Amino acid sequence: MSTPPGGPGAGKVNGALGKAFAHIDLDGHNLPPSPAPSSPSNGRKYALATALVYTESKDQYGASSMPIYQSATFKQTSAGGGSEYDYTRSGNPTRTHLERHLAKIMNAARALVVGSGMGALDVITRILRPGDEVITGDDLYGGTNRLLTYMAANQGIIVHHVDTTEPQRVKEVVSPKTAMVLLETPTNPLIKIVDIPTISKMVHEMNEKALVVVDNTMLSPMLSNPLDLGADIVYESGTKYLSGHHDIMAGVIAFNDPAIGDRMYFTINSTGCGLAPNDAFLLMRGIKTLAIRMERQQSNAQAIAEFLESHGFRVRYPGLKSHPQYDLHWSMARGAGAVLSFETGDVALSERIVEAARLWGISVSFGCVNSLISMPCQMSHASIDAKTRKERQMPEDIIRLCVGIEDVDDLIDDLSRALVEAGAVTVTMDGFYAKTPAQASIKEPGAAASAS
Ligand SMILES: Cc1ncc(COP(=O)(O)O)c(C=O)c1O
Ligand SMILES: N[C@@H](CCSC[C@H](N)C(=O)O)C(=O)O
Repeated sequence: MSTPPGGPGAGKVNGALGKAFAHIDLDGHNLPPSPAPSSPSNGRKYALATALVYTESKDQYGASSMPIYQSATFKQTSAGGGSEYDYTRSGNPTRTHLERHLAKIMNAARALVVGSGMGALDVITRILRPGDEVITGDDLYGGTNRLLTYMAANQGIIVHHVDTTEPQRVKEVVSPKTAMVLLETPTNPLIKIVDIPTISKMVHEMNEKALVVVDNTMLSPMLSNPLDLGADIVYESGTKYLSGHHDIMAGVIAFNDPAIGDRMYFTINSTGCGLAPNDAFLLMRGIKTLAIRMERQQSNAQAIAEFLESHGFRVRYPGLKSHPQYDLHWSMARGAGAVLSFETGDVALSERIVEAARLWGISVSFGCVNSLISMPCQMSHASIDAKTRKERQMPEDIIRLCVGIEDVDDLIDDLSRALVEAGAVTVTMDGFYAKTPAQASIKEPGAAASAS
């Protein structure tokens, strides 16, 4: 198996540690005492992979894993209260433990956790008032698009969808009414890259009250920290990489401004959407293995992207040098992630490939230990109507691969077999190639095209 790195640190999430935030100050965490002379006590901070594992422990018995406080209520010391917690909707020790850990690894003053990624966006957008304007992208996760469309129809919020890969398009719609700029990068599913530092600086200069919000679900804190790039609020679906096993739903919000935090905590307490203690425990457990999972998922994704590209498919993945925004992505991120998409040129052909796969499960979602295959237009993004998908140039035949931690040769073998069985490739003595330009969007008509 050969898996050449696709960019600085690809498949080596700890290899790109020169960048800000890759090392973390773990003061107050239960790290082993008396570090050796070459250890971070010399002024170097701990690597993120280390920070993920060590969590603040306040357990009275020194439990190495924070217990699940499966209790709705907490007894008070007096009639007027007096205890740190009273009711789990308002706060719970297991949830607080997770929030503090997340704030640390996301380089934020504070983090909050709720019941899903969409729940996180709902909490954030409740900051808005009727008449406020939101600027966002034209390639967005379907659920995000659905919530914004609902707000525009029912809550008096004006939503501008523009091509956020061009900061100029954002600039054209910023006004004194702009309250929020909501960015996703890489976008799901077209894997377009959005320049967070340039847009954040520009928006803040034009309207100092506008909040730049970034959905970091596609990268996780392992690969990017949008707060360090100029964003005011970062959120992500903890259902994905953070938990990593598709056994819980969760949403994470991180920020530095305490006033904004108080407003969002008010919503969480008022509406009761805080993450349940058992799910907080599972999310914490998942976070500890994020580095090693991401390392394997990325190196698998890189190999699969290169495999598909070398056989004539048009592949969208920021680990490939052919990605038109490769340099921009690597200026902001420490890895390419493990989601890629490719086109076949034919919806029925794509359906046959998806249905022929055996190891790859047909499922929405990503960031999990097992690999998934899907057709976004019919699945994760089906809530965006066909007309809008067409206007936003979302190819109906696009196949999304969400790569897990399995053996990469098993994944490539299964994908190869599915491509052959579906009739997507021409098999020759030398190997196989995407069939024709009509059926596969061949990037450079070269050996692959002539061989077909
Ligand atoms: C980019 C992105 N943001 C947000 C979400 C919402 O997360 P959740 O499913 O946890 O609500 C998803 C997927 O669902 C997503 O893909
Ligand atoms: N039926 C769900 C679809 C969830 S998509 C999950 C994930 N974000 C992905 O991109 O795969 C819905 O309507 O929200």
